[in-house]
Amino acid sequence: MALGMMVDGKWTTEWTERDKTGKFNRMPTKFRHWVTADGSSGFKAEAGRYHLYISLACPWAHRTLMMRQLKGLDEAIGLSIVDPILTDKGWGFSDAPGCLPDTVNHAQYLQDLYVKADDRYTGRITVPVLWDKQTQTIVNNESREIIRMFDTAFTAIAKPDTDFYPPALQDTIDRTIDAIYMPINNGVYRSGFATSQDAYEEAVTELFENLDRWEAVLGQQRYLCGNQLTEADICLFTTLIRFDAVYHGHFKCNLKRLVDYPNLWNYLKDIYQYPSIKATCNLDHIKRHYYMSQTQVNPNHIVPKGPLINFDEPHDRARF
Ligand SMILES: N[C@@H](CCC(=O)N[C@@H](CS)C(=O)NCC(=O)O)C(=O)O
Repeated sequence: MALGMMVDGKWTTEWTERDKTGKFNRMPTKFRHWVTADGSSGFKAEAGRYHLYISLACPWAHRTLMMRQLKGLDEAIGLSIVDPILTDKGWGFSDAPGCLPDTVNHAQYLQDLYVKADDRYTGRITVPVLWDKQTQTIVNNESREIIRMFDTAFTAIAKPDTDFYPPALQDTIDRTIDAIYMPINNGVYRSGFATSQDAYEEAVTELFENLDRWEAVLGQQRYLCGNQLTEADICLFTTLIRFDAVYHGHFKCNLKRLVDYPNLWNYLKDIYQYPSIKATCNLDHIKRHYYMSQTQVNPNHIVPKGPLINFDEPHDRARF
């Protein structure tokens, strides 16, 4: 099926994010309100007020689910999980294994929420979405900002001693999230969605140069910003866990596999083995989403059986 978007509140499949040279240019997200501890923004951090809509397949949405688990906010913030396969109306809700229907708005499709929040909405219909039940609107649909809010605004109701944006590391964390975004997090999409050889080669070269760079950093310290897990690691993890199963084959990011990088591979297993993080990973949704929804990349929708990957195998990161 063709990917679609909303124009002035109406669904259309006549669109593209590729420019004349075949490069993929991601559209910026539109809902950018902030939840704050004191409510001065109009959105106060409170238990029971917000609802998170995600896909287990999507690396951006996966970040928000990880942070919700790590902060122990699963009772305070509700959750819906869309069906992994995009329909001709975009993301939809179902009761398939691993999915959670929309118990708040009782929507059939995610686009219903966007139109409810703004009946003249123009943009893509993406996960994650943070919904405010009180004002009946979308607070924010940008993963990087949603994880920051979960991490810093909900402290009064979150699990104690969970700070993934500690004051001493804030600049480093922000710089690291910026540094990995274009070449790695978005780089796999820039490779896979390129429609010219030049655009693909530029993206894939930059991607592997940057993986090489972080491989070296992770030879010196346990995590990206030092020896403690931060928001930056959450941002990288959700791309790495999809790498060998999807990006290597489906998106042609195949100069190396992730398992060929000793530090990145052990780092990935280290983070995966946090029990609250393992519970957020669903390779079945991940593989079926990419291979079965992105018809332009994989027209016959065949989902490969491999590769065989064991994220539970021991890691060597405790040496730091
Ligand atoms: N910048 C956004 C990107 C979100 C995004 O692109 N989500 C994808 C899934 S991986 C999506 O919902 N795509 C559906 C579409 O574009 O129709 C974020 O980080 O939250």
